[in-house]
Amino acid sequence: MSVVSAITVTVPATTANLGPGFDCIGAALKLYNEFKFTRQEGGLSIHVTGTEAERVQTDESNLLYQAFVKFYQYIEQTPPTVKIEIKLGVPLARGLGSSATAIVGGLVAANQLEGATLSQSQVMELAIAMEGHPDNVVPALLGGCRLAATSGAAWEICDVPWHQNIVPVIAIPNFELSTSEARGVLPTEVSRADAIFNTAHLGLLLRGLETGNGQWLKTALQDKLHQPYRKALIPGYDVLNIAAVSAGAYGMVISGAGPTLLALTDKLHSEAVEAAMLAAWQEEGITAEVRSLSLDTQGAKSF
Ligand SMILES: Nc1ncnc2c1ncn2[C@@H]1O[C@H](COP(=O)(O)OP(=O)(O)OP(=O)(O)O)[C@@H](O)[C@H]1O
Ligand SMILES: N[C@@H](CCO)C(=O)O
Repeated sequence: MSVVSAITVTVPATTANLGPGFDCIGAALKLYNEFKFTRQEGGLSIHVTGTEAERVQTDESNLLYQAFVKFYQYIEQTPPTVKIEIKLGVPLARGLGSSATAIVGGLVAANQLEGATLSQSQVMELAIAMEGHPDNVVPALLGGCRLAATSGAAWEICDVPWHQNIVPVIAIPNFELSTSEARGVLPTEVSRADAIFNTAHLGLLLRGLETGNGQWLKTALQDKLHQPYRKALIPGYDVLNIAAVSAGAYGMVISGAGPTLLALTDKLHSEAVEAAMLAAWQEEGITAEVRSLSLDTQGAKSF
C-alpha cells in the first residue's frame, strides 16, 4: 500500500472485565469515535466536536496524538504535521474505553497514512503497551468479545462467542471516574480463595456467553477482584443491581473501571431492564443515559 494524505478511522467503545474477567476480557459495542488525520504544512491542529468536546486536550498532550507519535517512534521516523478532527460518540472517562479508542485510533491512523507498514498484531502490541492492559484496546481494534492472555512474550488473543440473545444494557451516569482513581482502590494482593472464585466464574462466563445459558450467566457475573472495592465509588450501585436483576437481567457489573454499569439480559427483558436502571438512578438523584446496545464485530475501520 502507498503513503496517503488523509485517513479517517472509526473505533468502537468497549466494555471491559464483564465481572470476573478483570484486565483480560472485553467486548466492542456499536458506539463510535471518529478520527480524521490530514497531512498539513505548519503545526499540529486538533478540532473536537460532540458531547464534552471541551474536555479533550487540543495540544500535544492529546492521547490520540500521543498514540500517533508512538507509531512513528516505533518505526524510527519523524511524525508528519497533521490536522486532527475528532467526532466524539464515546463518553469520556465513563468506563466505555474512551482512552482505548484514542490509542487505537492514533496508531491505526498513522499506520494507514504510512501505507500499512505494520501488521495488525504489531499495532495491537503497541496499543496494549500504551494502555497497560489488553481488555479495551484488543476488542476496540478487532471487534467482538475477546480474551487476551500472555506469558510474558506475545499476546494470545481468543475470540469469545457471544450468543445472539444476550443484550448488553449500559447505564452511563453524568459523572466521571478516571481509570487511575478506580485502580487506586484495588489491593495489590488477593487471597487464594478469591483467585479460585474468579477463575471458576470466568470459565463459567465464557460458556454462559457462548450458550446464552441464563442460569450460568447469573452465577458467572460475580467477581471478587475489583468490584467489591470499586462499588463504593459508584453511588447507587447496589440499588441498580437489585433493580436490574428484578427486571430480568442475568446480572449487573461495572463496565471497565466504571462508573457506567452494565447489565446483561435477553431480548425479551432489555426494555424493562433499561427502565429499571434509569429509574433507580433517578431515585438516587443521578442523571443517566441508559441504552441497550449490540456488539460491534468489526473493530477499528479506516477509509
Ligand atoms: N477521543 C479522545 N481523544 C483524546 N483523548 C481522549 C479521548 N478519549 C479519551 N481520551 C483521554 O482518555 C481519558 C479517559 O481515560 P480513562 O481510562 O480514565 O477512561 P475510559 O478509557 O473512558 O474508561 P475505561 O478505561 O474504564 O473504559 C480522558 O480524560 C482523555 O485524557
Ligand atoms: N481492566 C481495566 C479496564 C479499564 O481501563 C480496569 O478495570 O481497570
